[in-house]
Amino acid sequence: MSDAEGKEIIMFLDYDGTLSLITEDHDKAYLTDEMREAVKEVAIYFKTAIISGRSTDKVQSFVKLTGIHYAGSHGMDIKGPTNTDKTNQEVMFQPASEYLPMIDEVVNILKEKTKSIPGAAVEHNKFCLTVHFRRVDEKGWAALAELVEMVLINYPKLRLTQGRKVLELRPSIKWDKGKALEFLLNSLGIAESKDVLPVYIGDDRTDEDAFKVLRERGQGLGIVVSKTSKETNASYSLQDPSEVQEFLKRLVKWKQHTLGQSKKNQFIR
Ligand SMILES: O=P(O)(O)OC[C@H]1O[C@H](O[C@H]2O[C@H](CO)[C@@H](O)[C@H](O)[C@H]2O)[C@H](O)[C@@H](O)[C@@H]1O
Repeated sequence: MSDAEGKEIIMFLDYDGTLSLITEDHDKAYLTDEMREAVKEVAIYFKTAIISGRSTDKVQSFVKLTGIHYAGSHGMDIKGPTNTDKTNQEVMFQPASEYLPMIDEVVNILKEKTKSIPGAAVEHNKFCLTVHFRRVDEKGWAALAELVEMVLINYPKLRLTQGRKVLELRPSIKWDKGKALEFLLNSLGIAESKDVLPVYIGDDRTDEDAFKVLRERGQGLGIVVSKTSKETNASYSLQDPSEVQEFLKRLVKWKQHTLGQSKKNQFIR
């Protein structure tokens, strides 16, 4: 916490594997009430953004909190906070909107082609898409990857990345979670401030882009969520979402304590 003394903390949180547990069925990766409460409390004291590979709508439907930024599609769909009606959420940046028809098309093609592979699933994440193989027999993984690569040949404007038991296709624009983090710091008007401490918590390869940005800026804390040690640009680690929850709760307590202290100091002066 000493890094944070006198600084404004800005929280960036990944969703899957960070706030929610990894589940077999990607449509059932719900947020627990306890985690929702922890994020809600954090957002009272710190500006907070959730940056996810999922579509903004989907992650919002899981998190169900207003007053925070959401950046879905790996940061390609950034929406500002709202205090009341979530349908009013302001679109802040969508750098890949021209790709929407292409993503729709590829989702349909892949849904059709993967029908023959038991357990495979295609998730439409608005400006990108995910092919899931968590429920595919390991013997079928290579065939699925080959199929995705074959489809990709006809779409040179898309690129293939990998996540936790997923293959993802996304626009080959220079945009990622790191760029989204920088965009948000800029739009909050604090990108140049030395009195700001961005904290990014994430578990997946795509979160490394954000950790790298923090490392290069020499400002902020990257926290990787992992049970095993791995090569990362993050500086700290937490084991799993339950430790993330505990960290968020402690952060709030620390903030409440420092606010209490500064009130006391006012009286002493
Ligand atoms: O950036 P994130 O919020 O971490 O999103 C990355 C991907 O997360 C989801 O997939 C992962 O979680 C699923 C549910 O636990 C799991 O079944 C899957 O194997 C994981 O890779 C999401 O479904 C993807 O669309 C996201 O891109």
